[in-house]
This record gives sequence, structure tokens and C-alpha cells, in this order.
Amino acid sequence: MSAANPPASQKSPLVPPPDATDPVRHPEAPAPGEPLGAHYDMCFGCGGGQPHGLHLAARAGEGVSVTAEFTVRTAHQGAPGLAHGGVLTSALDETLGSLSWLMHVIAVTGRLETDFLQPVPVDTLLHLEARATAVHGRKIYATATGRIGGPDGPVAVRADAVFIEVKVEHFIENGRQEEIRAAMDDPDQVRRARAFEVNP
Ligand SMILES: CCCCCCCC/C=C\CCCCCCCC(=O)SCCNC(=O)CCNC(=O)[C@H](O)C(C)(C)COP(=O)(O)OP(=O)(O)OC[C@H]1O[C@@H](n2cnc3c(N)ncnc32)[C@H](O)[C@@H]1OP(=O)(O)O
Repeated sequence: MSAANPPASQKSPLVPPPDATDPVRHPEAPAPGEPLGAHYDMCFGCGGGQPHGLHLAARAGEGVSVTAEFTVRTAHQGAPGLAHGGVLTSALDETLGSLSWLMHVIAVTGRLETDFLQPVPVDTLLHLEARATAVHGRKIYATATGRIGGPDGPVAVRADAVFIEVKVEHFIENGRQEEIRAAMDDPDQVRRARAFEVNP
């Protein structure tokens, strides 16, 4: 194979380029085991005020990693009694997004690829873990697993992702003004948004 025509694996946007660096845990990152809380009360993934949400509860892990738990409810079904794949992907996405707390950057999902290895029944407690693996410019490469039957149980779902660092203006400029105005008028929300940034 010629250098001008690399194998598909090397062209994948999910594979960090050779000059990518190791992710760095911010010195003021929450200590391992500390709950991360919600980045936005109305977030579908983590918000306590979102009745239709996943109510995912994440904690800081060692290094640049997080753990989270999510219980599959009847509202999350695809097939009878089984979790919808898109909901499971959302849970992985949210867990990966929580890595922002450890790096003190705001990042949004650019690409997310999920493998579904085992069906996940309703009432299952999914044990999630995400870890940043590399950084290249604004790109943060990360991987996540969802296990069933316990934190060391078999992997039911896994994902690889590239998150892209953005400024808070990303939300202010693109979000519906109604919600943006409410968020900016909420001192607690402003504090949470600042907690992601390198120089709060
Ligand atoms: C004060 C109150 C205000 C409120 C504050 C609230 C605080 C909230 C805090 C935290 C929120 C976190 C929320 C987490 C929720 C869970 C995670 C989600 O579900 S996020 C939602 C889904 N994702 C999107 O909606 C992204 C939509 N896409 C975009 O907006 C753009 O495409 C964006 C920002 C991702 C990139 O656009 P560009 O113009 O900024 O940057 P370019 O130049 O295109 O890319 C930069 C680098 O990234 C690579 N890149 C871009 N897209 C990629 C992709 N899809 N796959 C791989 N690489 C990609 C490019 O190749 C480039 O790389 P090279 O620097 O050239 O090496």
C-alpha cells in the first residue's frame, strides 16, 4: 500500500494523529470519587430538572476519566423490554461529555461511534466509564464503556469519540435565545459554565 493511500484505520477521524499528546487532568479538577453534578439543569443526559432525561450521575475518576450510572427505564425502550440503542448512545455521549469537568474545557461531540455488544433490558443499571485518550489542537479523543451486572461486569456497549473544544459563545450564539437568556440570568448556571474554563 502506498503512503498516499493509507489503510482505512489510519484515515479514521477517531484515530489520533501521530503528534497528538496525552490528555492532562486540570490541577483543580474534582477529586476522584467526587460527584460532578449537572452542567445544565435541563440537560437530557444529566439534568435534574429534565423529566424526560436520563438523570445520569457522574463522578470524577482517576487520571482523565469519569464513571457514571444510568438506570434504563420503561421510557427508554426500543424493542419490548430492551433499551433503545439511541438512548444508550446518549448515555455514552453524556459520560464522555463529563470529561470536560476534569480538563476544564468546554467540548461538544464531533463524532461518536457506538458498538452494541449485548442487549440491555429495562431496569438494568448501566455502569459507565469514559476516559480521554489523546488531545490534538481542539480535538479530544475519548473512549467509553457501559457494563451490566456490576462495574466489572461484561461490556454491553462501547463508544469512541472525538470532542471539539468550544468557547461559551458556541452556546450563546447558537442556542435558542429563550433558554440562553434564562441560563445567563441564573448565577448558578454561569458559575457552572465557568467551572469548565481554564481560567474561571
Ligand atoms: C452562560 C450561559 C451559557 C450556557 C453555557 C452552558 C454550559 C454548557 C457546558 C457544557 C456543555 C457540554 C454539553 C455536553 C452534552 C453531551 C455532548 C453533546 O452531545 S454536544 C451536542 C452535539 N454536538 C454538537 O452539537 C456539535 C455540532 N458541531 C459544531 O458545532 C461544529 O461542527 C464544531 C464546533 C464541532 C466544529 O466546528 P468549528 O468550526 O468550531 O471547528 P472546525 O474547524 O470545523 O474543526 C476543528 C477541528 O475539529 C475537527 N472536527 C470537526 N468536526 C469533526 C468531526 N465531526 N469528527 C472529527 N473531527 C472533527 C476538524 O477536522 C478540525 O481539526 P483540525 O484542527 O483541522 O485538525
